[in-house]
Amino acid sequence: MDAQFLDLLAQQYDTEEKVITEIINLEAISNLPKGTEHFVSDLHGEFQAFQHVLRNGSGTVKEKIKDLFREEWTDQEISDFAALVYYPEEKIQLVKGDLCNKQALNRWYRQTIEHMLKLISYASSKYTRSKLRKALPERFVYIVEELLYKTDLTHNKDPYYEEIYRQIISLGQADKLIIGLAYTTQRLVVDHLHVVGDIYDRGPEPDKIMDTLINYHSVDIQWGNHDALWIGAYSGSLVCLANIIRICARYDNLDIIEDVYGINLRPLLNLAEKYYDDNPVFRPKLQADHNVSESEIVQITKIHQAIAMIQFKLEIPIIKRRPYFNMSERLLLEKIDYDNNEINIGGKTYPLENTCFATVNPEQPEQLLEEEQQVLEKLLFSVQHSEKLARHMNFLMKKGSLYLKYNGNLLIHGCIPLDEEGNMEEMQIEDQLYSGRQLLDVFEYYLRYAFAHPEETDDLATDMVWYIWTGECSSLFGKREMTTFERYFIQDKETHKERKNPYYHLREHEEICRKILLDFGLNPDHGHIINGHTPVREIRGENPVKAGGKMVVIDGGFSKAYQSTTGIAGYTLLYNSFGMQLVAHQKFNSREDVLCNGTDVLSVKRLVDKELERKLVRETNVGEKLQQKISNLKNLLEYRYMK
Ligand SMILES: O=P(O)(O)OC[C@H]1O[C@](O)(COP(=O)(O)O)[C@@H](O)[C@@H]1O
Ligand SMILES: [Mn+2]
Repeated sequence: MDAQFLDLLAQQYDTEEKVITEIINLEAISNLPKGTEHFVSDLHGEFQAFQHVLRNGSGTVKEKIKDLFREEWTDQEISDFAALVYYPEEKIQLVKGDLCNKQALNRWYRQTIEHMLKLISYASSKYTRSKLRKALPERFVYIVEELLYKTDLTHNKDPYYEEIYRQIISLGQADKLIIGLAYTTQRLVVDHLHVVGDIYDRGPEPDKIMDTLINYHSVDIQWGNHDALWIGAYSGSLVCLANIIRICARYDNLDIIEDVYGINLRPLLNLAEKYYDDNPVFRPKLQADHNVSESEIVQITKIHQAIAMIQFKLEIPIIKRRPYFNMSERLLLEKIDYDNNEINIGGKTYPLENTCFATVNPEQPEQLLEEEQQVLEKLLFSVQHSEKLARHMNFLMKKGSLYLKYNGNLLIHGCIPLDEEGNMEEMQIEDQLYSGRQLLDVFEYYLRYAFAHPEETDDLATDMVWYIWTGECSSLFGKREMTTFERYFIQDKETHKERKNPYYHLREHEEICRKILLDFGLNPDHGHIINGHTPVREIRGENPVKAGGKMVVIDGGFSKAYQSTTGIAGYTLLYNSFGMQLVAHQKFNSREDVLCNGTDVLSVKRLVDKELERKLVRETNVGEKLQQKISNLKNLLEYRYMK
């Protein structure tokens, strides 16, 4: 072993005792049960529903409450206590409103603190004291530890403990302590969170999801196609930029662009007002509780058309300069017969409806008007100078990747592109062919390169981010084409269909999943593939657990816009030391509903895989790192102290 490295290590562990203590500590931790992993996907800006799932640990909080108090409490009491753990601030206010006098409230405080401590003690039973300490409310660590670790069998200290409770209450600290303990519990039930893609688009509050993730104790992200789109926009891809604004307009979310990220839409609005009118297919999909005036709707409709047309124009030069993207079928503006208002797609002619081609030059449809060009420049400047967007995109890059191998499983938002025979589909990039894991690594390389070079707007890396959003061999998209144009302008629904990569039916077969796991260097006997991206139509009897349990698809649709197709409000997955469980969630209405009616009872669990023996930290990714550290410390012991 490198002496320099060991000398460096010796600076931190400068006595034999320190080395030995750390080895004992790490060996002991390796023998604890593995922490709980929590998988979520396709959050699509639905912050309220997402944070509810985080707060209840996909049902884990309630399960622990039941384990402890089932015998003595009614269902109502269990729900009330669970609501207190999820939303402590609000629930305390409700309780205060219900209790008639101070004595009753003090009694409630006394009992509640004790119940919370019991729950924390149970929820932290597989963690070290030091890990629990880090999760406790900072200002109360000392007293909470006193109360948690009371081991006085002689009862000599009973009055001492009682006094602690009394003082907390009389000094007016009970609310703060209960709130702190509730958040500690939320944190303890999940050790690590995986977000399997699509934080952005469709829903109203992706920024709040990002802020929550930034503050979360342990998280990784597998980018979804929509996340890649936002990264692309920030990295200088004008066509990605046009897309994010178009989608925000379509879902009545332009305030994310304007108010949240501070991007000035005025120049785009001026252009839109000049060239566009009201148009039924470009009217925004309104959020149920969003009040928008008719004039605002018309304004959004105009912006929607202006940016959609800019998007279609911007696609053309990219498709032309990257023939191996194989997207010439998508040169749609060039296929239009502008005199007769029709288009030829796949040898068939379709009439065009609700068109808005005022800015298109039929001779050169990719040509942007001078004004469009200027609008884009201003938008890009704004996007790349938004401090908040920079923070969110940097975090996406830091914690994100295209796919992740974690504890033997393969996490990926979309797919591994396959051909009909189940072989890895090849894609040519410049003069090289790539497939499978190699292809994904190349995609990720380009995406990171584009992000690192935001000033370059039409190099291969930047174009590639757009390809990741919409290309047929993209592992995040996985469809032959994105039929945005057809859905706006052609009535015939046949043209709206987006043909999926064969992966989406082949993944039902166990051998295919095994083969993919092998390609990624994972053990097919133990590993699973975890996907998001395609809504599972539970309504039509589709099973999210496929290929004999090797494949789990957890997109049940947090996205409100898709809930009528899925029939439920989302799946999440839990993987603890006993195995893997899929949780189906019912629609999330509101916090008020949880607080007053305890409506989160409807999460149903399904076993995916059971560990034959309880899985220990030693057998996890973290365990591997610990073993590496132990081995370094043992080398240090020999090198420095055992002479
Ligand atoms: O219904 P919308 O919002 O117009 O979006 C439809 C588009 O979104 C996509 O489904 C991609 O988004 P998802 O990753 O959420 O599925 C495209 O395939 C499709 O063209
Ligand atoms: Mn997706």
